[in-house]
Amino acid sequence: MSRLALAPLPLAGLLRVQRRPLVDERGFFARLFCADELAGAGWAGPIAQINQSYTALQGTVRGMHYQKPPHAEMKLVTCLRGEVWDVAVDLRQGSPTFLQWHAEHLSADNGNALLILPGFAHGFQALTDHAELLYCHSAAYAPAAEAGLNPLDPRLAVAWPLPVGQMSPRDAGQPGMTEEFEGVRL
Ligand SMILES: Cc1cn([C@H]2C[C@H](O)[C@@H](COP(=O)(O)OP(=O)(O)O[C@H]3O[C@H](C)C(=O)[C@H](O)[C@H]3O)O2)c(=O)[nH]c1=O
Repeated sequence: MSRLALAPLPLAGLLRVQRRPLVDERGFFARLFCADELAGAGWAGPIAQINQSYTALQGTVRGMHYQKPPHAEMKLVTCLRGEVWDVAVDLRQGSPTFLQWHAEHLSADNGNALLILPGFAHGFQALTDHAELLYCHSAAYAPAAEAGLNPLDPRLAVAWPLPVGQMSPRDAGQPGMTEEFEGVRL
């Protein structure tokens, strides 16, 4: 029996993954990842790394991060505590939705996760204090291949729902995209 319901989103390459927990009088048991169930959505191969991020303050923005090919990766982003506004930006060269973004409201309560295929930058804003995310990555962390866009870049025009609070110096210091930015060739 499927424990994950998959729903396509307006940007091809993004899917909403809704957990179907098994609830009983003790609480619940939920599946967070299933290679078989996600294979049909494009997840190929094993999980290479699983990461956790904890964000203390509402309004904090992390991102927009991606790894350049050949280290481009798939991510399954799950919120285990609090709520976040999770954003993916299409960076795929030649994509009809190049530089368009989509946001999903992820929370511990709504059970939704965002599946992001390679070629997207990812970021989020904490909608509550104490927001925790769990990331499943299809590729190992490759610092030399890491890249980022400024989450406030006017060319992205991401409509963050709350006033932007804390950002890392790296994220805040990302230069704006030039007209020459071509995205990633997968
Ligand atoms: C991604 C990653 C980072 N790190 C190190 C690098 C830094 O010293 C430290 C924090 O990394 P960073 O500032 O990139 O953390 P976030 O700002 O939360 O970025 C993350 O959140 C955004 C929204 C993402 O989508 C990325 O998955 C991830 O970059 O952990 C590792 O050791 N392994 C890793 O896989």
